[in-house]
Amino acid sequence: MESESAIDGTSLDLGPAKAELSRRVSSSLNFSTSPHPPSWPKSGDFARAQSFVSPKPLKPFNTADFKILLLENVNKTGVDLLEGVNYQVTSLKSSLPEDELIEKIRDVQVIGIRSKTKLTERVLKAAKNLIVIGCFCIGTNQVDLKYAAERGIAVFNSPFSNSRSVAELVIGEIIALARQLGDRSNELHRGTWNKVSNGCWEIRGKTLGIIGYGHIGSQLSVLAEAFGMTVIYYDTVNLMALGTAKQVPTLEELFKAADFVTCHVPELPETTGMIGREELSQMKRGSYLINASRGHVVDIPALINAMRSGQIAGAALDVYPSEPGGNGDYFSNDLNPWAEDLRRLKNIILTPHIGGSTEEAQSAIGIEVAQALIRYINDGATLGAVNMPEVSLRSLTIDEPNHVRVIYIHRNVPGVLKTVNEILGDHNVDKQMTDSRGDVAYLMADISDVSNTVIKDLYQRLEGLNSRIMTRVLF
Ligand SMILES: NC(=O)C1=CN([C@@H]2O[C@H](COP(=O)(O)OP(=O)(O)OC[C@H]3O[C@@H](n4cnc5c(N)ncnc54)[C@H](O)[C@@H]3O)[C@@H](O)[C@H]2O)C=CC1
Ligand SMILES: O=C(O)C(=O)COP(=O)(O)O
Repeated sequence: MESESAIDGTSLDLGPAKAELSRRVSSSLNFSTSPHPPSWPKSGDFARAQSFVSPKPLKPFNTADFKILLLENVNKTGVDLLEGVNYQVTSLKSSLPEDELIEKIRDVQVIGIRSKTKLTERVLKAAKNLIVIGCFCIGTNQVDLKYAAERGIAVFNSPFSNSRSVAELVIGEIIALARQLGDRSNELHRGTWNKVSNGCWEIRGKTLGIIGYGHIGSQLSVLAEAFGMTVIYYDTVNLMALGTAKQVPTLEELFKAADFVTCHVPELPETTGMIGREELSQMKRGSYLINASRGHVVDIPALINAMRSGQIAGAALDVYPSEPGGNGDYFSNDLNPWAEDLRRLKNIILTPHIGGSTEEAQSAIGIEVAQALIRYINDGATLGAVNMPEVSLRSLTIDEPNHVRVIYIHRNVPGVLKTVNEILGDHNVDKQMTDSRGDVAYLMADISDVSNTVIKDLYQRLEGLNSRIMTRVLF
């Protein structure tokens, strides 16, 4: 698999091959007061780091040459952290149409997205300089993770920073549906007083069925029990129940018992169309359905029919098979052919994918993903990557001035380590770590007492190997 190395911005002549020689800006920092592990930089530290000048005679790649494109209104916390390292950051409020995305992604080493931007193989093929993707959200289904890994492009996300926000939204929706709040509020907005108790319920004593008992589902379970609900859940994995919740062995069993069914599964081939006509018919008559996971999980035309027939008494949808690119765009039949029918139903809450959209969640996600990107760019650490083996060495310190960090991402085939170590073996390898995940392996080694010529030689010899996906040399 051919892949291009990332950056060329150094004073070294590396010939036609592109090298990335990156100054490790965090190396002079003291993290002793940080709540994070030592290699996790804190907000604010990076500005100080800029004053660190390598004592080596090499003129390293400057972080200011590093281009980052952020889409979909990534939170200011993340933008500030990345700008604080002096990267060139462009931040846009919405996603981009695919052709425009392809134009823009050609030029950048890093892209940051949320749930809307699809980084397909076609898009990533154009991303000749890309080394890392930051998903400033939980879901990573919008990225072709396998293809990215084959190209040596690491992908990071924020696995739980918005889980609480989604769980709280769902609690609000359960009560709003049980009391038909949306309809009453709309009626009075139009001037109609409609005081009714018919078909309106307390949620105390009702049963909540959670499909997918991960970060969000389990958090929701705790909140729901605090409201006096009985909680049952279905998950493909056998998971510890929180509180007095009970795992049920089949979806049918969950549908039979639940007054409210809520979906918290990732988008996978198995979860696509998971709630369709058959499943809706297995639910209790007059029960409620909530989907804040991914748009393809629920078959919406089947839901429309089930609501028209009274089988389902109310629904809340936060996600849709096709979602508009930005705020102000119209949610029309052009986007989803049933949009008008959906909007005409009673007791249905339609929200524009806001499950994770709180100040708390977005601020935390901005910091978490920006820090992961900085660690990867500057130190090569893949901890938390969703498509690469997790490899990390402690940051090089100022006491190790003539070291380089070699990162060799390669195809996971027999004999590579022997060959690489023959190349590195001519030098003093201070520390080394390697791991593989599927077809891709990631090797990191710190080498001491290196000169300009040695760096160039190491780089060129590694680049010449058949197994190579990407070579980076950080110093
Ligand atoms: N509406 C919004 O703004 C947000 C939506 N999400 C969506 O919610 C999803 C779930 O998020 P988390 O709870 O953080 O994920 P998670 O990975 O912690 O939990 C997902 C759970 O679903 C289970 N699962 C997978 N396939 C299943 C299947 N076929 N049947 C039953 N269970 C299955 C897994 O075993 C896991 O326990 C995310 O993948 C994302 O798509 C996440 C955050 C915000
Ligand atoms: O975190 C997720 O997976 C979400 O669905 C939230 O997406 P968003 O960041 O709001 O585009």
